[in-house]
Amino acid sequence: MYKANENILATENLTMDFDGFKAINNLNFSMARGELRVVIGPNGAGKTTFLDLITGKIKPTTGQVLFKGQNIRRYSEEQISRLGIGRKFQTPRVYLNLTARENLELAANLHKNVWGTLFKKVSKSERDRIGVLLETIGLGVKAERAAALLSHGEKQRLEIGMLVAQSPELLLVDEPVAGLTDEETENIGNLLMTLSESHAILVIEHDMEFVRQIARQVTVLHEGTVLCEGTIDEVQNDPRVIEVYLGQPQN
Ligand SMILES: Nc1ncnc2c1ncn2[C@@H]1O[C@H](COP(=O)(O)OP(=O)(O)OP(=O)(O)O)[C@@H](O)[C@H]1O
Repeated sequence: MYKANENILATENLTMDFDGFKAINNLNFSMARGELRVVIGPNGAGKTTFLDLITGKIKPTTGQVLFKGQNIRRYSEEQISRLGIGRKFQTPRVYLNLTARENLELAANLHKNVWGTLFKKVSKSERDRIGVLLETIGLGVKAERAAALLSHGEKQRLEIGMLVAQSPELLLVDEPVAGLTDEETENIGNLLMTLSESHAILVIEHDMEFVRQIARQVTVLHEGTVLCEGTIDEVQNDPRVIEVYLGQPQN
């Protein structure tokens, strides 16, 4: 259980040195449980490396990642995911031949195989839970449609639903609106805000309009360390942020 005021996620003097190049450099970061945090930063700032360190894909050279106060260094990527950290990659990774509902059922039964999911009888409570999730991600009416027939934005929402089906406490979401229409961008923003009522969420994003839609607290990464933190208005008006972004072509 949580101790009072415990952070869901923190890093202490985190450093990732790739052959003498510090992609993450003495990074101290924390977010409270229940928080929706957006991390922005110019190309090469270290955002992906930061997520790779949190999920255990790579191990830090020095420093530590704390999940609910616990140093997770000794855990594998798989174990960290089971501890309650779910990661959504930029491109959707849904099973195209399965329906939206089946994709969620598969995710909810994580670590079992596709056949088991297709032929196993789903209990009423499981089915109800998946039904609520389908509504949350706005795919209630498309539940029985093959994922291949969903739009890019719908696939993104389905994959966010698949993450949630695994009941993580912390969701890591990497550039969820890249390549989406304005309408889908807004849908994803609304979905993340809804999910933030019951999950801590860390979003990496380049799209500043989207950041403005969802962000309460923004962290700016630069050269592997925190350049500044604050509301979107505070960081956008910070001369240091303006300086590092000036002349930098963004994705
Ligand atoms: N395995 C690696 N070996 C050497 N250098 C690496 C490795 N992985 C990342 N880097 C370097 O670390 C820096 C940070 O990369 P990272 O991908 O974390 O940045 P980013 O903020 O996600 O960038 P972008 O916005 O372009 O995706 C870059 O200069 C990158 O070249």
